[in-house]
Amino acid sequence: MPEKTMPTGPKGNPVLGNTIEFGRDPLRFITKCSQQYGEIVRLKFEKDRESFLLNDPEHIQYVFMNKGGEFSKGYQQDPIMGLVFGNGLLTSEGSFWLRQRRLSQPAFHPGRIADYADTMVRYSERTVTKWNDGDKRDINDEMMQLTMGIATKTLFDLDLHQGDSRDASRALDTVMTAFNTQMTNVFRHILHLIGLGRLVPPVNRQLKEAVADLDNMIYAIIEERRNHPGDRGDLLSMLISTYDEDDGSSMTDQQLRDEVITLFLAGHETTANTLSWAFYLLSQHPDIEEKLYQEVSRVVGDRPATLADLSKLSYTENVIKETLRLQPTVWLISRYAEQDVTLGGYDIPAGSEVMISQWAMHRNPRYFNDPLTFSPERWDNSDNKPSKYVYFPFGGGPRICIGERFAMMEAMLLLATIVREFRFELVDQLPIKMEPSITLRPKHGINMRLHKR
Ligand code: HEM
Repeated sequence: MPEKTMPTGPKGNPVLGNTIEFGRDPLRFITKCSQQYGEIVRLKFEKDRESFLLNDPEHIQYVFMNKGGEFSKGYQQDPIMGLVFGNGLLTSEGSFWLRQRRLSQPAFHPGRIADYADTMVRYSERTVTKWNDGDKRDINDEMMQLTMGIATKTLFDLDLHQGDSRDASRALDTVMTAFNTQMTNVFRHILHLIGLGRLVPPVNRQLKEAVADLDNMIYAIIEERRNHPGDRGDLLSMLISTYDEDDGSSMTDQQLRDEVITLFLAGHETTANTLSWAFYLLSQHPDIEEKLYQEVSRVVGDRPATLADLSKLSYTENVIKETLRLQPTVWLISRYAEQDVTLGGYDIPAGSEVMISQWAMHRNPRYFNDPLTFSPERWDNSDNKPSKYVYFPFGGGPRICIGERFAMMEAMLLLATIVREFRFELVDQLPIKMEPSITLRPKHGINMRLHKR
């Protein structure tokens, strides 16, 4: 048997490891590591834990497929993730996750999500009618509000513009903000690094209160649905009505709550950021924007876009795919080795963190020609498609995003509806500062001048 070795990586500080460099500019650091070191890069972020960045598609496939169950997502021990997401699809593991995935799958059946196309188009038309020629708007903020409205409608059949729904949206917004603030707390990471992770401040009061408010609201909706059963055409109706084929059981209130919050939080910010980056990239490439506009005008014309248009909007799809390549909303995925694993002849000890970065892989010159150029045309040639483990904006293997189809449909319909009416010009031609938090988002929004077509 070949002798096992440890991969190499940047040396870092004797006490703080690679945390300072990573913390200063994670995207640059990850890119540098993936280009300067081998297929597996050894990193140090926590006192008692090894971290490894994977750059080889075969290793990425191995981890994503997780056939031997050697890797977990590691969220189970995280009090913040536990409080917010409970044991929902994003955070659960093993047989519990598998059952929840099977029960949730019908809600994402292509036939079912097709019904949401109309809501997506109606809501984006409503947004566009509020805009005027010459307005200056933060396009990220606009997209967050739009996708939040769509998520609330498609999940709970609630319209954000009406009475109680405003409270629901405010509660969701508060949870999201408090959650993001706590997850990005640098202090928390440093305590972990110097081996004092047990002192990490427990979930803060603001987040606890926000989650409690949201829970009350969601449980009230669930109770109302249980008292008046029937299909309201939303995701919640599907989740309530599906039964496990093996034992006939269905989801408890707690499981429904966990799944609904998970779908809301996993689904709306990701799509909003994808669209924001698309509008930013288009504003920097007027020729591509024009080509997109021409396609949408030809296929959709003056009527509202429909589900049937999607198969003809190939350039629109390519713009979204290329946006997700260059500005992947989920830029980093982590897994934890539950046991000793050998990858590419290297020893990955039990407990190690394994990192897989869309940002690094999607920009790797070994796999993409001219990788830093925004070129939707690169997706024209279907013979030349990158492997699933080189380009993976929605992850891979059994834990691939359950909302991929929903998200692509939403992104394409919103893009088509908006681009037909408005063109965007970046107000300050400064590079947009990125914030690689859980999602890759613009740190200070993206201010755009709106030009009516
Ligand atoms: C452009 C938009 C989106 C992107 C880039 C995205 C990306 C991802 C990625 C990379 C994962 C895998 C995470 C991992 O392996 O650790 C994931 C999982 C997930 N996503 Fe998405 N997502 C998007 C939209 C959505 C939408 C619209 C929904 C729901 C309506 C959704 C719900 C979920 C859920 C529930 C999971 C966990 C699946 C499981 O583990 O079984 N996502 N997403």
